[in-house]
Parts: sequence; structure tokens; C-alpha cells
Amino acid sequence: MRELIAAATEARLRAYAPYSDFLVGAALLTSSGKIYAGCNIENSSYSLTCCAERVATASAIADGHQNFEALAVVSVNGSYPCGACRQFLNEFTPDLLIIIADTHGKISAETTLSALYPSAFSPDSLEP
Ligand SMILES: O=c1ccn([C@H]2C[C@H](O)[C@@H](CO)O2)c(=O)[nH]1
Ligand SMILES: [Zn+2]
Repeated sequence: MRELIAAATEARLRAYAPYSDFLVGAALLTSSGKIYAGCNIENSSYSLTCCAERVATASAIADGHQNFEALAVVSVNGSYPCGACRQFLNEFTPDLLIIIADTHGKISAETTLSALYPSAFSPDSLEP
């Protein structure tokens, strides 16, 4: 888990966040043991901003991985994934382990996506 937090911490430094100055790094561990990292990417058209968690997830998916074990999220104050990221991740791994840490490496929470995002809308929700 330290390796996952380190990857998120490193990715955070690549964030493009000139509007909020709030840098976020995320690192996703696949079931095959690979780590995909992401950072937030803001835009002058603010609503186009991409969260670090979804950047990491998109990178893993694009590289052929859809099974995940854990996600580390690092920010200056140990913030949690937003609702959109929770929904995005729920599609693939509802019981994903989520580790929240700050830039000093202090872990403030080890939880699961299902705990953070109960009663999710999921692929099953589309069944008649
Ligand atoms: O789950 C989240 C929530 C916010 N941010 C980013 C988006 C924006 O650039 C900055 C402030 O909202 O934090 C993330 O990367 N992940
Ligand atoms: Zn988000």
C-alpha cells in the first residue's frame, strides 16, 4: 500500500491545477498487480476539469485492465473522491479498497467504495 500511496503522491506533482491550486494524485492497483496513476487536469473552461481518480482509471482501462483492487488518493489535506469519481469507479469495482492520504504520507482513511457510495446506480440498475 505504501507503493500505491507513493505513486499517487508522485502523480499529484504532475497535476495541472492553475485555477484551484488543489493538486490531487491517484493510483489504482489492478488485480494483475499493475499500478496506474493519474492527476487532476483543469481547463480554462472549468467544467471540463478531469479528476485524478478518473484519469487513473481511464489510463488503466485504456491499457486493457478492468479489474481493480485498490485506489490511493493523495491531496494536501486527505480529501475524498468526489461523487462523480465514486460513480465512475463503481462501474468496475464496487468493493474497491480506497486509501486516503495526505502529502506527508499520513493515511487518514482506509475504506471501501461501497462504504463511501452505498445504493449506487450500477450496470444492474439498467435491468428491467
Ligand atoms: O475527486 C476529486 C475531486 C476533486 N478533484 C480535483 C478537481 C479540481 O481540479 C480540484 C478542485 O476541485 O480537485 C480531483 O482530482 N478529484
Ligand atoms: Zn472526482
